[in-house]
Amino acid sequence: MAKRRVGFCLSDKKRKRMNLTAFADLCGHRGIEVVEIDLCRPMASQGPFDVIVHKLSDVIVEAEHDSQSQHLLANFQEYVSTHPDTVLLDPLPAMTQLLDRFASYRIMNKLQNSLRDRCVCSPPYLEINTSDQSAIREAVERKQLTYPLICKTRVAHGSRSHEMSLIFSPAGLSDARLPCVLQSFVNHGAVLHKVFVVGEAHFTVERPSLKNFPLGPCDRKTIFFNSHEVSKPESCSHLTALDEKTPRLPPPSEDVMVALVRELRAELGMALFGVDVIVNIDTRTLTIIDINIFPGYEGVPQFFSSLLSHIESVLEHRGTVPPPRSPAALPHQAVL
Ligand SMILES: Nc1ncnc2c1ncn2[C@@H]1O[C@H](COP(=O)(O)OP(=O)(O)OP(=O)(O)O)[C@@H](O)[C@H]1O
Ligand SMILES: O=P(O)(O)O[C@H]1[C@H](O)[C@H](O)[C@H](OP(=O)(O)O)[C@@H](OP(=O)(O)O)[C@@H]1O
Ligand SMILES: [Mg+2]
Repeated sequence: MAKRRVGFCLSDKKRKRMNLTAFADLCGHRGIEVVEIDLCRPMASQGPFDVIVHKLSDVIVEAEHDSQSQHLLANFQEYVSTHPDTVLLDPLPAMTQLLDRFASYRIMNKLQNSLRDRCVCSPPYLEINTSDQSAIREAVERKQLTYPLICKTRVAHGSRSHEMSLIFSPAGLSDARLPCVLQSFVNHGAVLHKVFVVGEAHFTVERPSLKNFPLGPCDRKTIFFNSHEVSKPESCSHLTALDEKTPRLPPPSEDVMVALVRELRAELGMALFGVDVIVNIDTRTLTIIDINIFPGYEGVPQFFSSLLSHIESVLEHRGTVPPPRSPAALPHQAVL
């Protein structure tokens, strides 16, 4: 059998962190050649590719305002459109939508309807495009968001996207930088459950997380933080410290996680994604707070073998599996 060729298109940071060289060695033993794609050169001369694994978030976000990134993205899109037999992991439209928290939060909101009987929810949230403080306050009331609120940038990728804030009162709403989402903060005992999905497999890893805060508005200054100070394996800050009295909650039930991942796979039409889940300490409801494209899979030793299995499955079933659904039109969320 001719060698199957799998192209990878990753940022330098991600390629190094993933140790693509080691993955290429593993694939080599299974007759699969891993090729690092150089977007600065015509892709056609680097192909052909049976599968392309990519995370073009940097390029997509920068293409909004940078001509060089627009050229790189056009090079990629040109190849993809003229090589329909090449399987993308994952489809570009599906990944692009998750770079916008307005889109990903509509998906989380929609998901809770299909998983309502599973006690899965996502916190009430608002898309904020206006600096009109009275309109924002009114919308917080109308959509029944509860303080503290967590404020996250609309753009869900890149260093700026992890700059967040905790807002404790209506007076703090003026600290929200537009465009952003405001999401009700849910007390969850400073434990985050990161679910990493690779094709039909998923793995759950526990991570540090924001500590509990008194619910309801209070006269406290807005707290600004970076999510990577809070929920990386080594994160340890005054924001994640748990007091000893806080009882440790049981982990989410596996069959609920299986149902959640199944729904998300169908909704996203993706194979490589992460979903961040917390358990509400009061209601014990499993609460979805974030979806990530092609995350780091840190703490998942099975990542390489699962990725290789998925690629082999894709190669075996190529042409037989219906193309993934393109992002469905989502109910429009009240945008301020
Ligand atoms: N609604 C919420 N209620 C309670 N804690 C939250 C909520 N949303 C986020 N957090 C806390 O903030 C952290 C970062 O939130 P989120 O995952 O949305 O940010 P991110 O920058 O997209 O993270 P990632 O590293 O996954 O890309 C979470 O890990 C969790 O500790
Ligand atoms: O700890 P994880 O795997 O969640 O860290 C991810 C993080 O969730 C985001 O997905 C990052 O992507 P960006 O938001 O695009 O920065 C990942 O960075 P990457 O360079 O690995 O893609 C983190 O690994
Ligand atoms: Mg997250």
